[in-house]
Amino acid sequence: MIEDMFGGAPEPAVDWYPRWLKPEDAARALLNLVDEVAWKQDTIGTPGGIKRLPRLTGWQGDPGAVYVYSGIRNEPLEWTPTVLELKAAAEAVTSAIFNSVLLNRYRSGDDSMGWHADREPELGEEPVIASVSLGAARRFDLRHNATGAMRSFQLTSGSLLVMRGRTQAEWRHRVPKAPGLVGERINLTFRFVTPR
Ligand SMILES: O=C(O)CCC(=O)C(=O)O
Ligand SMILES: [Fe+2]
Repeated sequence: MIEDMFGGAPEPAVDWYPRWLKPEDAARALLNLVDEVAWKQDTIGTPGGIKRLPRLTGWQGDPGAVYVYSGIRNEPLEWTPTVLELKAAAEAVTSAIFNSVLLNRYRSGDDSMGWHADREPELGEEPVIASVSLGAARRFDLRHNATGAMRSFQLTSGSLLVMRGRTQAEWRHRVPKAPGLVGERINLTFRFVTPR
């Protein structure tokens, strides 16, 4: 196998903080976000017609932090209080600065996100993306493009997964469906996008 010539299996450049928030703080943040975020049902054009995304989304950020995601032009809404608190905490631990966040609300195990990398040009070459999880735990898979190697994390409530370096360039990630799961989950991915 190719990676053996370079000394072992590939590993994604991630930092993993499974107990980043106290459980009660994570539970409170989830309830606040359900109310304070302007959740939208986005659609995406596919060869088979227009489809609803299997999750609700929200987008907040500084003015000018416009972001095109899966062909959707996202104008950021104003930051809301709970999101700003989490942003400050994520900036403190990563030593990065974020000017926007994509929020994903998985209403149950039927909601999901397919394989993708966050590689839009406005994110730059080696983006730092801080992913905060609240509520029902969901599996997060990373798959190495060149070798197919898989790494999985159980994204529990209050956890923080920081993706950095070549993670977006060399890996894809997804949140697969979780059959039978009734609990709701909210995920926030803090990013820095080049303002325009
Ligand atoms: O919900 C998650 O954990 C992943 C979210 C994600 O990949 C994204 O927002 O780009
Ligand atoms: Fe992503």
